[in-house]
Order: sequence, then C-alpha cells, then structure tokens
Amino acid sequence: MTPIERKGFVIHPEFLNRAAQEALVARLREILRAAPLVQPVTPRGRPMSVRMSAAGDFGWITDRRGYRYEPRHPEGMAWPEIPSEVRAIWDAVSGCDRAPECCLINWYGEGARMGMHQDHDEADLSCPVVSVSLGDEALFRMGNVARGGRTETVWLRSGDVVVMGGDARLAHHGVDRIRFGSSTLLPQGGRINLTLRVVTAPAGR
Ligand SMILES: O=C(O)CCC(=O)C(=O)O
Ligand SMILES: [Fe+2]
Repeated sequence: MTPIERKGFVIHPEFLNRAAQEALVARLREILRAAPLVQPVTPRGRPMSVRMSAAGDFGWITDRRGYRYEPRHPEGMAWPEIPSEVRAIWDAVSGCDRAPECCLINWYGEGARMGMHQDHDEADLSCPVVSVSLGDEALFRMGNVARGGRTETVWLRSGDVVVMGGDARLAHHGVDRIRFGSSTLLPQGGRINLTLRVVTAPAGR
C-alpha cells in the first residue's frame, strides 16, 4: 500500500503481511526468552504500563537512575542480536545508511499506554526512528516538536510501519490506548511495538 503522511510521520499500512508478522513474532519470542520483558520505572519512581526489552548493541531502559541506553539487560546479559527480518524493514524504509543499534521491544497489555514524549536520547538525529506494530490496534497520537499544540491520531494496525524522520524525528508522540483483543496475532492479546534507532554519534565526530 502507498505510504500516508501525517504531520511528517510516514505510515506504511500493512507493510508486513500476516505470514511475515507471524514469523517475526516467533523470532521475538526467542529474543524475549533470552532477554525477558521488564516493567520499567520512571526516574520519579512511577511504573510504566508498558513492559520492555530490546535487541541490538543497546537497549533503552529507565529506572530511578534515569532514562538511558545500556549495552546490557538489567539482569546482566548482553541484548540479543537484531533479527534479520527487522533489519530488512529498516533497510527498506529508513533511508539511512547506518544500521540500527537498538530495537526496543514494547509490550502493551490490556490498559497499557504511552504518554506523549520525544525520542531524544540518541546522538545521531539524522537517522529516523522506525516503528513496527504487531497485534492489537493502537491509537497513536502525533504532536509537534514543541510541547502542546494541535495533535492528530491514527489507529495503527498489526503490520503497519511508521517512520519518524525529518521534521517528525523530534516530534512528540504517544499511544493513548490499545483496542485489547482486536487482533488474533498474539494468542493472549496485547500489542508489541518495535522501535528501531541509531543510538551513537556518527564516526569521526
Ligand atoms: O508503541 C508505539 O507505537 C510507540 C512507541 C514509542 O514511541 C517509543 O518506544 O518511543
Ligand atoms: Fe517514542
């Protein structure tokens, strides 16, 4: 399907067909066996409703010490490698010649959401953030680089891919809610979102 642009966010509807989604979920299950989901806590001590893990050189974590990228899971193991299927999505849509260094895995159960935020902990903002939706539908809210102002929403469905680059790279965004049980991809229901990011500064800088 042709991509749709909203406020600089580029949405590729049904980028992954059902078979590709199922294959990806099987790979993610292996990753989550090696690097289990954790419930992160904000620096102020509030538990997030989303559970998280990661693959790649770095995982994004938050705890009482703050938001940051770490080369190891909180339990001490290295993060698993980013699967080739995920890398292929990045290569197809990112327009970036660097490889993703972090594949954050967000798991949304019933009632989970993600407040409006910017992704700004990365040292190379010339590369986009690429997000992959799997499972239940999510109401994704797109805002502006500055806080506040007019926002727009779109329902993201399983297999959709969003590219946040250019003007949208630092735009605020969040997930208001999911429609729990709206997809049959994940047997227990819920939603998995992958976000792919380049984390480190470009070489030579
Ligand atoms: O779940 C989503 O669609 C967005 C996730 C997100 O914005 C993030 O992990 O930074
Ligand atoms: Fe984000």
